[in-house]
Amino acid sequence: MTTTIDGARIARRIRQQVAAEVAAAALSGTVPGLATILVGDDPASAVYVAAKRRAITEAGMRDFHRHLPHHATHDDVAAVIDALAADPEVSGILLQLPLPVQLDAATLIDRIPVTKDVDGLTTTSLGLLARGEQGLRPCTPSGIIALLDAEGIALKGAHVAVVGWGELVGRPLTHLLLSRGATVSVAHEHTTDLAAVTRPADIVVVATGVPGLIGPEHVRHGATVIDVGIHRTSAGLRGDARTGELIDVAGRITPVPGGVGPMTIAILLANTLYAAERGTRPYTVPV
Ligand SMILES: Nc1nc2c(c(=O)[nH]1)N[C@@H](CN(C=O)c1ccc(C(=O)N[C@@H](CCC(=O)O)C(=O)O)cc1)CN2
Repeated sequence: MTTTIDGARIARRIRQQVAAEVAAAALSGTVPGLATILVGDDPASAVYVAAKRRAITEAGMRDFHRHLPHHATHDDVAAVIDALAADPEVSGILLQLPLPVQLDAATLIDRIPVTKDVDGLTTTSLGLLARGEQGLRPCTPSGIIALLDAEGIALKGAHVAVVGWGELVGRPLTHLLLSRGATVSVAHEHTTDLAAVTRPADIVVVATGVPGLIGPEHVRHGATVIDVGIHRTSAGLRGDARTGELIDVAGRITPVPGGVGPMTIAILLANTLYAAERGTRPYTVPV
């Protein structure tokens, strides 16, 4: 029997917790504010930014949004980031990815002050993560940890195979898992014998952007599969795992949609609250 992990439900609970804390903070005159920056008209990015803005408002936070045209220059985006960085009403800033080809994401992200880096993607935030020091953590990897914690899946001593080495998920997740005492194997779509890496694992996380990469041949009976992929197909949204074929193989699996995706937004709200509190408490992944 395979259990489907209801990420949407866990994300809802975290969002309610954040909203309650925002309401309490508002009594003392602090209202967290999040600024989303969207450059261009990528349809998926527009959907994600709209979802983030809805979540911000529902949590009682202030919504600052900037939309730049697809031909925006480095200086245009840098000027917007600098203005938001200087605005005391703005607790967090995020630059929606991917950016149009003429822009260098890493350079622009590094203009965001580390105290407002609610995506946890600046070089400084990633460096703090790699060193195991306090700091804001990237949303999707933190969301995956929160999901596993909420399901009561122990990480200490567990063998986790991370398939995918991207900046947004695979690399930061590897550090988060190591800091929680997991044994981590990292593979990707070019790994010669992928099954040899994933089959011994208790938990397989797949974040490659390759639709249907992971199937029953890659997963030990009873293992947990966390699917981070999102692909729009004629049959609807699909992930990087062949979910139908994993029924009765995986012990637990996240669905697409309704698994990891909603957790990304829930953690973004938690990170914004943390940023607004200016490090007055240790960063923890909400459960
Ligand atoms: N600056 C960032 N850019 C991007 C990030 C990020 O964390 N920071 N992550 C992804 C996209 N993303 C958030 O930005 C994101 C992806 C998916 C979902 C989500 O809730 N998905 C739903 C399905 C919704 C749909 O696609 O129709 C689900 O899985 O249930 C939220 C956020 C790339 N860019």
